[in-house]
Amino acid sequence: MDKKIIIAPSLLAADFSKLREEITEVEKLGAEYLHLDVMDGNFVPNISFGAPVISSLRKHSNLVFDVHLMVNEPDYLIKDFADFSDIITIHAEATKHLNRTIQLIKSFGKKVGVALNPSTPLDVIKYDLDNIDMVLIMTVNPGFGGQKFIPEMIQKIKDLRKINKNIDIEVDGGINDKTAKLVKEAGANVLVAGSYIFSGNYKEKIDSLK
Ligand SMILES: O=C(CO)[C@H](O)[C@H](O)COP(=O)(O)O
Ligand SMILES: [Fe+2]
Repeated sequence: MDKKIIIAPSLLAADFSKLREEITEVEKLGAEYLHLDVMDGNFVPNISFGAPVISSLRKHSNLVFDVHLMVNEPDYLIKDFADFSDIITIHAEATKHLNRTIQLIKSFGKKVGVALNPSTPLDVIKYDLDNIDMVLIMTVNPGFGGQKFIPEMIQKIKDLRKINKNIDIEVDGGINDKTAKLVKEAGANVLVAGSYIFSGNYKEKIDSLK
């Protein structure tokens, strides 16, 4: 059975001077998740926003808060983020003890996502798949919005969908109306889009991704 397609606008591309209005708008237009990119300037070369910004938005939205931690050794952040997140996604490349970090997120009753950089093989999560709710296949190298989709990731999505029919497969980076079609056909069901949605007509953009 095909999984429902979920749209997750990435706050990174929103107008930072009016975040509350931006998230209210995308929620009204049919987005289900809000994708929140936390960058530490270490795992990735960029710094974005952190817990204070996200927690202050929590009371203004019913969207599923989908936090993408691009942070080295993220265990120290999990307890704080659990207070206002629904899904916490960590990078397999960023933690020495992936299984421990997964268990830590689960201990707070939160959904667990594991992100894989474009060059990271699916094998690294083979023995953890039963404990993961969502796999985030990075379709660009992490750290920046507005990059070009890496087409080789289509095969990676197909390979994962073949291994597991039920797991949520999220894609992140370079998603637009054209790449959305390709990733959906390959088996992805959670589509993150930043620059595509937040440039232009939000309704048309969200509808075109679905
Ligand atoms: O994790 C990310 C970057 O590391 C962002 O979620 C991603 O880049 C979304 O931006 P865009 O849709 O503009 O590519
Ligand atoms: Fe992201």
